[in-house]
Amino acid sequence: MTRGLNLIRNSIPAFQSSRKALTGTVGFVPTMGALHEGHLSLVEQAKKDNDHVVSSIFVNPAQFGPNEDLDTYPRQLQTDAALLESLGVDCIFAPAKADEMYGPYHTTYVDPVIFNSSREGLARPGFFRGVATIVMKLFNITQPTRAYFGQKDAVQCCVIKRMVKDMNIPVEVVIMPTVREADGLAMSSRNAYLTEKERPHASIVYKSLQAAEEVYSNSTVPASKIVDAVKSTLASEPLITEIQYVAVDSKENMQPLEEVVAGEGAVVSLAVKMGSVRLIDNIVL
Ligand SMILES: Nc1ncnc2c1ncn2[C@@H]1O[C@H](COP(=O)(O)OP(=O)(O)OP(=O)(O)O)[C@@H](O)[C@H]1O
Ligand SMILES: CC(C)(CO)[C@@H](O)C(=O)[O-]
Ligand code: BAL
Repeated sequence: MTRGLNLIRNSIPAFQSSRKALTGTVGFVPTMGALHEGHLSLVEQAKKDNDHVVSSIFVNPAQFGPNEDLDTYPRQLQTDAALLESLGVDCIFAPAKADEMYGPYHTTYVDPVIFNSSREGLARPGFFRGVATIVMKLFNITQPTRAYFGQKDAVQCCVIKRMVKDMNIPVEVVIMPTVREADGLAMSSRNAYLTEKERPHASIVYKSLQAAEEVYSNSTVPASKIVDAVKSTLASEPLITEIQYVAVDSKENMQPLEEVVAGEGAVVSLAVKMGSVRLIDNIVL
């Protein structure tokens, strides 16, 4: 049998039956698959912190907008399962069909309202409602002690932490730093969409965030000065075809800041398009 396939559970009851057999602490790493070193860093940390690790692979339709890449999102379940097995994951929940998670009468959604009106929320209407709903469902199915998320999706991290608090979910949320390619590009399953010509130019995204770091240099500065520095760096790269947003937000709740106070820092986040490929990234000042 191909490595890892024996770990896959395609239905909720099949997963729950394997989950019941795990005693002690359980770390959970939710993903949409097409795994890279960013995902693996979450699994490795979960392995260190817990007696067992479970992961999910599910391309969640509820978080994709009508004109987004749900149909073309990279899917490579066998390769992913082999990778997760090599890292010592105990069990993988990979619903075979969307129906497994959203039956015909599914009507209950979790909507983290304050996050809908800025940044990723504005750029992707319905995105955080889709994310919060699926993560709530996955928490209920996997019953983890700890759950692991990447800082690359900065607002998502805040949404999950807020939901856990607001809904009194008994799980510890662990946020791991963004893993980058050698030239600084944040690892992402969607980087595979970049053409050979575009790929080297995508390093401008991280360079623009480093420009933000230079402007801040631990001094009090208006957020607008940081935004200008990031935008002008991005504008120097002709293959960047659209700047969707550059935002300076509070580290605590990802709400907008007028100025960054020395010693307090902020999160600078952005979304751009390089041709048809949408890239997001952020830096914690
Ligand atoms: N470069 C990275 N470093 C650390 N964690 C990451 C990185 N990329 C993704 N993650 C985290 O892995 C988890 C699963 O993410 P997901 O499967 O959406 O991968 P992805 O590469 O972010 O995909 P995409 O960028 O196409 O949305 C999320 O918690 C995400 O923040
Ligand atoms: C958390 C998540 C797996 C929910 O579908 C997804 O948003 C992701 O991969 O970041
Ligand atoms: N990593 C966030 C999932 C998404 O872009 O849909």
